[in-house]
Amino acid sequence: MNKGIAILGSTGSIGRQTLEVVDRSEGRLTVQALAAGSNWKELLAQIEIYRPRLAAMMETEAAERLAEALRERELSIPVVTGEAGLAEAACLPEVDTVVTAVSGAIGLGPTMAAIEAGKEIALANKETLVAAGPLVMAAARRREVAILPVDSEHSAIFQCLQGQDRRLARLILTASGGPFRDKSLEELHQVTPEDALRHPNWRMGPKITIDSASLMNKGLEVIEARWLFDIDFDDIEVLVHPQSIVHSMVEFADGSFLGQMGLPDMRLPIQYALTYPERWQTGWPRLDFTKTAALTFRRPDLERFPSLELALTAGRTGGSLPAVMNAANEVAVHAFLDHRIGFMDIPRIVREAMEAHEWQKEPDLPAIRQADAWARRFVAEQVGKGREVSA
Ligand SMILES: NC(=O)C1=CN([C@@H]2O[C@H](COP(=O)(O)OP(=O)(O)OC[C@H]3O[C@@H](n4cnc5c(N)ncnc54)[C@H](OP(=O)(O)O)[C@@H]3O)[C@@H](O)[C@H]2O)C=CC1
Ligand SMILES: CC(=O)[C@@H](O)[C@H](O)COP(=O)(O)O
Ligand SMILES: [Mn+2]
Repeated sequence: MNKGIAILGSTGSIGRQTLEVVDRSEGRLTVQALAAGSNWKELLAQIEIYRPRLAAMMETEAAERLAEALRERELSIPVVTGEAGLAEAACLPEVDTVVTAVSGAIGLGPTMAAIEAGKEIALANKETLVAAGPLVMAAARRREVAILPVDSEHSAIFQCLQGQDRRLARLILTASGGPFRDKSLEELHQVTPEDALRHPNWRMGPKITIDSASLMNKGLEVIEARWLFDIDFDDIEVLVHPQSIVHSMVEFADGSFLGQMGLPDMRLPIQYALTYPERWQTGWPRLDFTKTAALTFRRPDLERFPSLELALTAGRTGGSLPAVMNAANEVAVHAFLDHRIGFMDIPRIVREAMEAHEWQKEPDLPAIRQADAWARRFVAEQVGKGREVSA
């Protein structure tokens, strides 16, 4: 198997781990395009190693600095910019698979463009499916494009479903519970961004790490699973599993459970999405069952973690509400990271946005974008910033 890949979000946690997978691929995976937001220095370093055909930077000024640095090094690699630039990187003829690893709903446009261009998607950017699951999946079906999960839980489920009769199957999504799983409601009002960024099991980008701490991440993942696996919300259960060893499970009609296990290491699901249906040898650390702590499971506490319930409500209601919930959460999370609001203000503000929104039952892509933009403005006003906070 040989594949040309584009990585949208190559400078982030998933992006850099994808490049590690490429490094071990013995030339079977080749980097055709790299894209990021504003970190032009990191992108430059990656370009010098991987020599893609095209580079994209969301921010214009960063794109200009990157282009200048490339000229100085006599590297004739074009740099494109903005959302259209990310889409162009994803749609290059030499690209077979697009790894969508940007953070936030900004991934939606380039992912849709890639699907329309017939590219296979290795999907890490869950916000895309949260905001517009029905539209994304319909486009993928129409273009006969595979959407292969990178998210660890969805990769686990995908692996467990291979070759199975999945009628009447139920999904059990595991959650680490994050750094605050044993904190009281009173304590949760006092936690800081620094506390929330200390995830017990995974090293990830800041936005998803805060989502893990609030359990919003699990809510987003339930919606992601609903669309990826075409399954009812009633057939998806969340269980807190602090060890993050069982990455998720499927319960079949006959009462059999299949789970996928491994150390918490995103390189494995990234590689599986890129090599499916093949499994390649890896030299990464492996699970040693004789040294593994007891595996425990419990139900999540929705009173202490209201973000999970908000996401489930948005998912079940559907229409434009998931896009609003997701955008509101993105802006609130950034405000929390900037010390402008408290941790428990995140769900309060998301709830306010959901309640104030004028719901649409079957929004098209422009309507989804409008709902997303409305929610960003709404939350920016709520946090007293008075200007739009970008994704
Ligand atoms: N990290 C993980 O282990 C997991 C992540 N995911 C999902 O993968 C996605 C990426 O997460 P993660 O790698 O942790 O995030 P990071 O914050 O580490 O990286 C985000 C990447 O997106 C780029 N980016 C940010 N904002 C924009 C923008 N407006 N336009 C274009 N590019 C942008 C960043 O570029 P720059 O560096 O220039 O800012 C960076 O390359 C998220 O959707 C997350 O939920 C899912 C499962 C696990
Ligand atoms: C690695 C990964 O897939 C993350 O989405 C992970 O699930 C976060 O951990 P939580 O279970 O704490 O949300
Ligand atoms: Mn996950």
